[in-house]
Amino acid sequence: MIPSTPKTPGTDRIVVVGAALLDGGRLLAARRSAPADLAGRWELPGGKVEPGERPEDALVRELREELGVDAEPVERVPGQWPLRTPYVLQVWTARLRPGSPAPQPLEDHDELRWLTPDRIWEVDWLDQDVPAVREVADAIASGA
Ligand SMILES: Nc1nc2c([nH]c(=O)n2[C@H]2C[C@H](O)[C@@H](COP(=O)(O)OP(=O)(O)OP(=O)(O)O)O2)c(=O)[nH]1
Repeated sequence: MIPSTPKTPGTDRIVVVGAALLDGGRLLAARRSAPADLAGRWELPGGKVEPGERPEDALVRELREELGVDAEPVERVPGQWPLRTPYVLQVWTARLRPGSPAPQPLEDHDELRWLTPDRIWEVDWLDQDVPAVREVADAIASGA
């Protein structure tokens, strides 16, 4: 039997993957419809990585479930941002595969918007997403 690893309180974290879905230099922002404390605020679509799942696979799965698209991760945006304990946000740039349906707000969102770089700050991002979106904006500016 494998001895169980002692757990240090506060070290368990669950990764939430967020997609910086890019198309023609525009970034997709999604407005949450639930839960009440997040509803109306904008985020990067995505969700929780399941046990044993690779973050990139979680990203593709979540984008299919939430937006109905066929997407592929491109690269990790450097950094990791704390959300409500025990969640941390990791972000990948992503793109639609050829032939993918256009994104639709199927689950968790009630509006989607493609933002040109000059409009990225026109939506009310979740407070905890702002540092991540700043990194994404830098990545777009440097040619992502
Ligand atoms: N997807 C996503 N979730 C975020 C962001 N910022 C942020 O605080 N969150 C929070 C909201 C939720 O508490 C958690 C992710 O939950 P979720 O509801 O999107 O994930 P999920 O689809 O796997 O959820 P579930 O209903 O299966 O539990 O992280 C973000 O930019 N994208």
